[in-house]
Amino acid sequence: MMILQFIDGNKKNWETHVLNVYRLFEQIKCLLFFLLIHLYYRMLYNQPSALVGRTDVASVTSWSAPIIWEGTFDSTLIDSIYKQQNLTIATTVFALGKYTRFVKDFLESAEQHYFVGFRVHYYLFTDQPESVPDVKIGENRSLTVRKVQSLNRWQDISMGRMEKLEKLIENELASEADYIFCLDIDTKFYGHWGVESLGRLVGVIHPWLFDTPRNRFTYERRPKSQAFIPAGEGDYYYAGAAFGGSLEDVHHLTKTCREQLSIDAANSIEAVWQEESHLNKYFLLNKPSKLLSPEYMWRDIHESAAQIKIIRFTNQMLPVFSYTDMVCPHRLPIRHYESVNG
Ligand SMILES: CC(=O)N[C@H]1[C@@H](OP(=O)(O)OP(=O)(O)OC[C@H]2O[C@@H](n3ccc(=O)[nH]c3=O)[C@H](O)[C@@H]2O)O[C@H](CO)[C@H](O)[C@@H]1O
Ligand SMILES: [Mn+2]
Repeated sequence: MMILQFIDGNKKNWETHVLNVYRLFEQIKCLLFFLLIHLYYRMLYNQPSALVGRTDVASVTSWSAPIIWEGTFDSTLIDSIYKQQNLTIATTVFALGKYTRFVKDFLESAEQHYFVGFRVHYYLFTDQPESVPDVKIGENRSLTVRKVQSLNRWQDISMGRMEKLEKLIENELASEADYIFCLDIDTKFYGHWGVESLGRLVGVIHPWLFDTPRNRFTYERRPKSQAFIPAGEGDYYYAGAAFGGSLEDVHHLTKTCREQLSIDAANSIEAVWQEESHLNKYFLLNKPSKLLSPEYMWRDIHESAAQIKIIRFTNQMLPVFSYTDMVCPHRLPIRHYESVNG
């Protein structure tokens, strides 16, 4: 009898003990849960400094527009600000002729790095919709393929983009998107490209000319062209391969460039770097509200420069291409400029 009571008593103690441990676990679980909720809503980030920042590059223009480099923004903070706005970013690319072979890498890498966690609507213009590869596009993201007419000259393809973009914004995007980025397709993402890049009017500093004096920029130097910028003028040399902003501002940009391109065509002149020359003229007269450093349009994944701490988006050179009249694309206009200007 004594033994049975003893066992019974021990069992009771043991049960109470298990119950206590269980309650403790429950309490810890609750605590962790509230801690996580608290951390989530009271997002933690480093204190922004009024004194410390990048010292090897300029992070603001002389008209007070930010220039975005690695180390000038905090992704956690900026993402949380834009998350509340439920934005859609329209993103346009063109792939005609041989350039369809770039589509797979572009889309797959964009899905990994470009506006991850945000709503993106890709618009792909191509003369071969049947050749568009089956790329898995994430939730809240979509791809629209548009068939366009084939063109023989790469210059016409490149310049023709302005009109197509103008019409797309005009006819379709108003209720569809908040921002738009217009990108080259012979490119690939290797690093984060997010909401830090959003702004009213956004230009990217050209990767070959970010440390060059403006008199050596490959602006159009012939006064006959609407893209003409005389020596002694200009701010930066912007890449034609990436620009963006609000629908209204990019609509105005594409409309103006399309008009200037057709005035040039009527006067039988083609600017040295086609629509890129006109884009540079536009940005001289209409200052971008935000500039992206060449991290956002780099030369090639194998190229480096001291100021480039991260390659986010880069040109893709494929050996299968013969660049016939495009050999040394960046030096050609410099030679042209020197020969035109003695
Ligand atoms: C880094 C940069 O700023 N690049 C610019 C530069 O050379 P790029 O060498 O980058 O020009 P490019 O050959 O990539 O042509 C521009 C874009 O046109 C499209 N395309 C071109 C040819 C073709 O057969 N099929 C096709 O689809 C494609 O989307 C391509 O990405 O100069 C061009 C001059 O006009 C453009 O201004 C480019 O944006
Ligand atoms: Mn390109």
